[in-house]
Amino acid sequence: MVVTEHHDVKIAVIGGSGLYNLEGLELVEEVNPETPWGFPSDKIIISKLPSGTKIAFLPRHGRGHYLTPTEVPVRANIAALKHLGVEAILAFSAVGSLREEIPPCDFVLPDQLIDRTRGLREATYFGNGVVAHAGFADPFHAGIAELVYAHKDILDFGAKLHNKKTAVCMEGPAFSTRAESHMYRSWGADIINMSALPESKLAREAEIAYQMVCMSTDYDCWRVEEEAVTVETVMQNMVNNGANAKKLLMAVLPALDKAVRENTLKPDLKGSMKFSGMTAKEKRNPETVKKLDYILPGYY
Ligand SMILES: CSC[C@H]1O[C@H](OP(=O)(O)O)[C@H](O)[C@@H]1O
Ligand SMILES: Nc1ncnc2[nH]cnc12
Repeated sequence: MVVTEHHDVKIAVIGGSGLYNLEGLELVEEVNPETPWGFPSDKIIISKLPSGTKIAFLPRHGRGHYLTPTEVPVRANIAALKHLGVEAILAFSAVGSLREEIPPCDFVLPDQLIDRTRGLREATYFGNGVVAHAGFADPFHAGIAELVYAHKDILDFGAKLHNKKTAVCMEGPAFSTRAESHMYRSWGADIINMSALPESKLAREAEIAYQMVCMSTDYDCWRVEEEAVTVETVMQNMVNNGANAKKLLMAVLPALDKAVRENTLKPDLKGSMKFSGMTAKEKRNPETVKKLDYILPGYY
């Protein structure tokens, strides 16, 4: 069963590079559950905002940043959050900009995604005797994006919030070549990171409303007048970005929590995976059904 009574936490924040904690909040509990897909990246901190809204926070790469994008146990991360009762995720990510009009420190809400990972990541909960196909035409959640975009004027340091952009997710950990960076621009991509996949896809399979909030840290390497991206540049810009991320969160989370609790967040993904299954009942592998029960109880 999904445990909602004890924690009563409906919203999670996933922190990316440079965002490992949300200080200054009232601690409710720390949890580190073992899921059927192993342990999450780190302890999940459940805390309370001044408004009373409870949130679960999980740093994607672990506190101390010891997991590469390829190594992040994404299935365990999403499963652990779902099992806590989480219905909506705001996932932060440091990204490179592929567009002149998105300078470092601007924020971006992507609505589309191009997959350039290389098949090294566990990217689905299905297989092993239970087949299902989630709809993924719109990989991010339009309702959450709208709620966040309503706070576009709240960012400090002159940062702008851009909406409805296209992200490309590469494998890494090395950054792109200049030829690749130009190619992504020619494909229409606006920003690049290494973590939008499979996180967004697994959230969809778990019926969690998921939106990435991307924070531009560099111009990748396509721009001739700019030095190619380095970790140093990324982390320098994450100082301002981290402060803006926290400001944005404090403004958005109470409204998001209300929308989730009042069931007004659209599209509503609940129940979508019930009818995405293909496998005949008598052919389903009972062990896989049991694992899936952790995130989608009673579905298969
Ligand atoms: C430190 S630069 C590359 C690294 O930063 C981003 O991480 P995250 O998405 O977790 O903020 C990017 O995806 C890469 O993993
Ligand atoms: N240029 C870049 N490429 C991939 N991931 C990034 N994260 C931050 N900057 C990036």
